[in-house]
Amino acid sequence: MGLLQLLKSQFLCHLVICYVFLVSGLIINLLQICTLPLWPINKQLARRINCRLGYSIASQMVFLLEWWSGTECTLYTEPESYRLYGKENAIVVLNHNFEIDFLCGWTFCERFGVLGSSKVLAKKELAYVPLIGWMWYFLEIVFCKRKWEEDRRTVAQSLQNLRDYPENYWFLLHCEGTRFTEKKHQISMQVAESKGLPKLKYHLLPRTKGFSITAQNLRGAVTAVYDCTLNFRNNETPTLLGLLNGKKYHADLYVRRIPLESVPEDEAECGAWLHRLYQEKDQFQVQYYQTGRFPGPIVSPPRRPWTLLNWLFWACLLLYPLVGLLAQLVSTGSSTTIISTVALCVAGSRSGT
Ligand SMILES: CC/C=C\C/C=C\C/C=C\C/C=C\C/C=C\C/C=C\CCC(=O)SCCNC(=O)CCNC(=O)[C@H](O)C(C)(C)COP(=O)(O)OP(=O)(O)OC[C@H]1O[C@@H](n2cnc3c(N)ncnc32)[C@H](O)[C@@H]1OP(=O)(O)O
Ligand SMILES: CCCCCCCCCCCCCCCC(=O)OC[C@@H](O)COP(=O)(O)O
Repeated sequence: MGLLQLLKSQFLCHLVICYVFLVSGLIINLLQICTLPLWPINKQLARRINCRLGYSIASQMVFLLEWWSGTECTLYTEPESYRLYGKENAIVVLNHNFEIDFLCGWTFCERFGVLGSSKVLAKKELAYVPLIGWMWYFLEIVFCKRKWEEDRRTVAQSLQNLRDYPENYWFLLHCEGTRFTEKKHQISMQVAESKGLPKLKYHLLPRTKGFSITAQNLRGAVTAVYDCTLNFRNNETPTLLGLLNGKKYHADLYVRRIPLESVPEDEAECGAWLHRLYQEKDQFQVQYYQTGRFPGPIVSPPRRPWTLLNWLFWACLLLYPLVGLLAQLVSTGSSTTIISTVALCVAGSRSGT
């Protein structure tokens, strides 16, 4: 293990990263609250400010993936579609298999300049996650209870609010509605059978209502559907803890751009269209497992320095008082205090390994 890799696996480093994330997140959430009086006066300006503030939180997690762990993100897509990424609003349909799939999504958002404004149809419980959930409130994220009788009205209303959003955004939908497990797969294939639909090998049966209502409410504001299929090389099973330990993963993302006009407007036809899309996605996964790659050329966007700079900014700002405190301890503390502080740090470091 190299020196840098050893450093990345140290619990103290993890503490520092989490401390910076927590404290900066709280400060940013507070700043977001301060924008509340601006909303009735200049809503578009308040939205733009919140995009920047949201970026400053989300990009710390992207920093963890692309700079700390050095995870490689490879994009398979057509060059003519590539040119439009980040320059239009889009609905993103993504498979839901990995703990960090949302973070890979965020990483691509970052590389195409839409991280601060990215949206998702998320389960309501996530609204209460400290920092991220609170940040999402100000970013007008759409939440669902997964109870259609209630979601039908609330989701439609939240989507309507996004029609005049002042920044380009990608609206993410995990149409499978939950993360893939073998058990969920078996159940959903029974549902597929009962509906006379072909079985899927690598996906759960998609829930169609969320997609239909999104396409219906964002038509005219959004120009395309990005059909995204994500996988990791060599059967890697990436985790957030792995990233924190500096483990490098290799993500492959296949993206097809489909103009929204080619998605049927009728709800039933739109649902059937989505089922066909998932059958195609399943074939891409079959190909990936056979050949180790997706179809189409590779046009990977490079990582940008902003997530690193944002993290360094917060780290300098928030570690400065801590370092000052330690220096004071060394200069004025008794040898017993110094020895017990060092012992505490070493013990903390060991318990994390
Ligand atoms: C260039 C690069 C491009 C892109 C890069 C990629 C991505 C970046 C983009 C953006 C990033 C932005 C943010 C990312 C950050 C964080 C995201 C993190 C997490 C979010 C994850 C979640 O929260 S997922 C969970 C919530 N979301 C969803 O559930 C969405 C999907 N669900 C739906 O759409 C649902 O329809 C619903 C929620 C709207 C309503 O659900 P409900 O259950 O009430 O109704 P349904 O219609 O779905 O259910 C009844 C019908 O379903 C049939 N049924 C029953 N059992 C099953 C089963 N097991 N499987 C499938 N179907 C089933 C049942 O028979 C009913 O059928 P009917 O025919 O009678 O309707
Ligand atoms: C840089 C510092 C790192 C600190 C780590 C902070 C961790 C914050 C985590 C925020 C996670 C937000 C996204 C979670 C995605 C998610 O939870 O998806 C689950 C759902 O699809 C399916 O849920 P279910 O059907 O109920 O299993």
